[in-house]
Amino acid sequence: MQPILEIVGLSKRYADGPTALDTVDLTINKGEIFALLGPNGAGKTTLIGAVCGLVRPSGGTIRAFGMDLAKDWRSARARIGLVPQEMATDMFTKVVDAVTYSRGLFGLKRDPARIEEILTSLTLWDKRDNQIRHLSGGMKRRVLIAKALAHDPELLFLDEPTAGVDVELRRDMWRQIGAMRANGTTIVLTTHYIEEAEEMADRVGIIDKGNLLLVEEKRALMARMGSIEASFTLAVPQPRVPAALADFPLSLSEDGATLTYRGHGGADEARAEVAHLVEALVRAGIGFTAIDTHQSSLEDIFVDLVEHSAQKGARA
Ligand SMILES: Nc1ncnc2c1ncn2[C@@H]1O[C@H](COP(=O)(O)OP(=O)(O)OP(=O)(O)O)[C@@H](O)[C@H]1O
Repeated sequence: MQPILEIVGLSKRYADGPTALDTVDLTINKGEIFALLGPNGAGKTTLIGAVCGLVRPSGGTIRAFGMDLAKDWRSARARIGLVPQEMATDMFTKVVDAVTYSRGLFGLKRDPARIEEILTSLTLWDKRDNQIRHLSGGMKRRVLIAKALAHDPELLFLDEPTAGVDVELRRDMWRQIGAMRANGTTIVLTTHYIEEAEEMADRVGIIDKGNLLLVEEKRALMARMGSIEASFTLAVPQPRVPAALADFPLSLSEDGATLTYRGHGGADEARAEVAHLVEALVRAGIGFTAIDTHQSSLEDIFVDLVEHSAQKGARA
């Protein structure tokens, strides 16, 4: 895997403010979708801002495309796109003019055909002559994406791309982001919607209070840290957890009719253990009429990790 962005020891302490980033190391690989997850105030926007030149780091180095951002700032920045959370200006500008202007900012030649292509791909072509202020919230957000794509960046940051948009538009955005990746763009997005990371990301990073708690492939993370809950409806209620099943992490409902297995420490392992449990139930002659299973989501893992880090912080 080829790194496109290498962040080493990145720190940011705002004047009179908190340590927003605490010696963060992070490498982004070419062609991936990386989701940075974290609660409010975790440092996500600060991290993106540091790479995009909006925040001056207090320490650390950032290399993009093999160049040191502190030295080759202009050439590196010209290859990076940023979709911010909110539109800062342009409200009275026509859609097509705003996007054309964004391309010009990076010193690229005018290319009306490329602008048309971008606007069409974001279903904005019909709105090209509208002032941005007259667009709906979702359309404004697409304009932000079009502006960020106008100079054909190789590395695109999306800061909360779907905050506050409805479910349908969110799915549409996910499709757009998928299409950008298919075109070879590397994508880093921040999100509160864990479902978004679960749906789209190749790797996830979880950040809290300026510390990266982990960075891992999404699938591996879910297999390693996921849990499985399986509830067996028993044919005959039991007075206690049967002795033959003492080795399994089981609990019995008050009425003795439901036996529940809770396996942590890896969904793959837990799934295998449930299969063994079924065999053990059959061997012990304990009949059951139904099994309900639930696999933890990335959300459960995220909540666990952030809570754990908060407890550690409180103890320190
Ligand atoms: N310009 C600033 N001056 C002082 N403190 C700031 C500034 N910008 C951010 N902070 C603080 O730095 C910390 C990290 O903020 P940041 O905006 O990076 O978090 P975030 O993860 O993007 O949060 P959110 O999900 O709410 O957007 C927060 O405690 C925030 O209050």
